[in-house]
Amino acid sequence: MGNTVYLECYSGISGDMTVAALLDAGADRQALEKALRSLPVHGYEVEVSRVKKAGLDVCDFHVRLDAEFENHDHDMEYLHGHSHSHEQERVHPHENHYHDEEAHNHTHAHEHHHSHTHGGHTHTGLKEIMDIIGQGQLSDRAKETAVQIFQVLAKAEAKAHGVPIEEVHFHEVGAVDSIVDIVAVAVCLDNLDITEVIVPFLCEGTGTVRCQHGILPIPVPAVAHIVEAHQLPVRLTEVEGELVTPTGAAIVAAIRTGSELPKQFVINKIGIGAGKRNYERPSLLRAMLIQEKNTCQSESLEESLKKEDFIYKLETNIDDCTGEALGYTMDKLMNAGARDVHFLPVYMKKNRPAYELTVICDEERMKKLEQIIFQETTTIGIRRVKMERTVLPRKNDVVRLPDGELKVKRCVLPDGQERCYPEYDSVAALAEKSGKSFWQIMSAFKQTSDT
Ligand SMILES: O=C([S-])c1cc(C(=O)S)c[n+]([C@@H]2O[C@H](COP(=O)(O)O)[C@@H](O)[C@H]2O)c1
Ligand code: NI
Repeated sequence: MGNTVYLECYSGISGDMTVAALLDAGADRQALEKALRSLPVHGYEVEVSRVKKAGLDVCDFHVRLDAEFENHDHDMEYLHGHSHSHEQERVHPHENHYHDEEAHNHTHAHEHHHSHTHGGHTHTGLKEIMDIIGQGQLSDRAKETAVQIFQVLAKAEAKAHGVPIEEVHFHEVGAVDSIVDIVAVAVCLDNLDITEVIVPFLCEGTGTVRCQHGILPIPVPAVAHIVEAHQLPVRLTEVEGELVTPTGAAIVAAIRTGSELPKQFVINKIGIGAGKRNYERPSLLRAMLIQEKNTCQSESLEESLKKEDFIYKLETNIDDCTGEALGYTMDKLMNAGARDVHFLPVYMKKNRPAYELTVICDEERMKKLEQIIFQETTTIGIRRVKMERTVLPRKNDVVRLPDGELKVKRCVLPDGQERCYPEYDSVAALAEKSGKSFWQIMSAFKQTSDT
């Protein structure tokens, strides 16, 4: 199981804010730069620096476009027709940047999106962007994330402009900086081994913003469509300006796995990313790497056993979902803390061969697991039953074997006898480490328990 990140979007979210927050939370910069250099995209340099925002020391990720591709993305006068105070100070200008050496002697493979300033460019469609991502030296997981983010954007654009998805040509997001931002987010998430992303809600501003289409209401149409399609919870604030960009909303829609924080958790690392636009609420995105700390750990054994007396069973019958999607769902449910997941082949109404999905879980995780089932399968309803159960008192222990330590569970039977069960993962790890077979480790364990 990987790591969990909590994205705190009190000041909205954008592509560059997300990259900066993840870098600040420990994503490997060298790995990111290497991945970006492998993309067939030129005409930019990346700067990572520390800046002061609202007096805080935070990370800034800046995609500096060559003059011919520069856009107005951070130009407050252009965006909102008035200037805001410049509360962001660069602490180390030009610190930590790399420049793509090929930038000035190549044929541009990408397009410019501001035809009104530099007309005559062809457009970048989803297909071209998929090719660019495909050619990069990124892990499959990072590629998949980047593709998903772009797909979310493309769907929203298609809807906003009333064209088929294949005909969408990206304007602002088609630009180099957006490709870099989105791929960078995917690479950083992969590098931090993030498998759970908690985003309780997005804060959005109010008013209008100027972009390629002209003056648009906030949330801009692409953001509104993403929020609608993915049912992202939004809080509209009084802040004048665009806090959530289409790229930011698409990132959240593509990577969010839940909206609820665990009841109790520890924070392992904090990263804060700076936005470039200056609004009255400082544009900061905080990413926290968190780890659930089970409340049981501070309770007595007896209390925790009492709590275990109830368990929930979620069930749903699915007759229109692919095996691939169901397999993926099972992984996601297990990673999100399901106690167990299984599928049963069933024949249901209208003579349909189908699957019954069953998930066993505790109350705390039930909502999150239901969300995953709705998100990843085609079902439109889930049955739920709270069940009583009897559990044996048990405790975790370690047994020393000639090849190393083996984790075991010791259970007490109703007649007081004790039974000791080796943990499968620990047996497998020891077999792997020692080069012995699974059965040799099991028999070594048996010998210690027999003596
Ligand atoms: O490029 C896209 S998808 C786009 C769509 C829209 C619509 O609402 S339609 C608006 N914009 C504006 O462009 C800038 C930059 O957005 P990024 O997501 O590329 O950072 C922003 O002000 C959007 O409102 C872009
Ligand atoms: Ni648009």
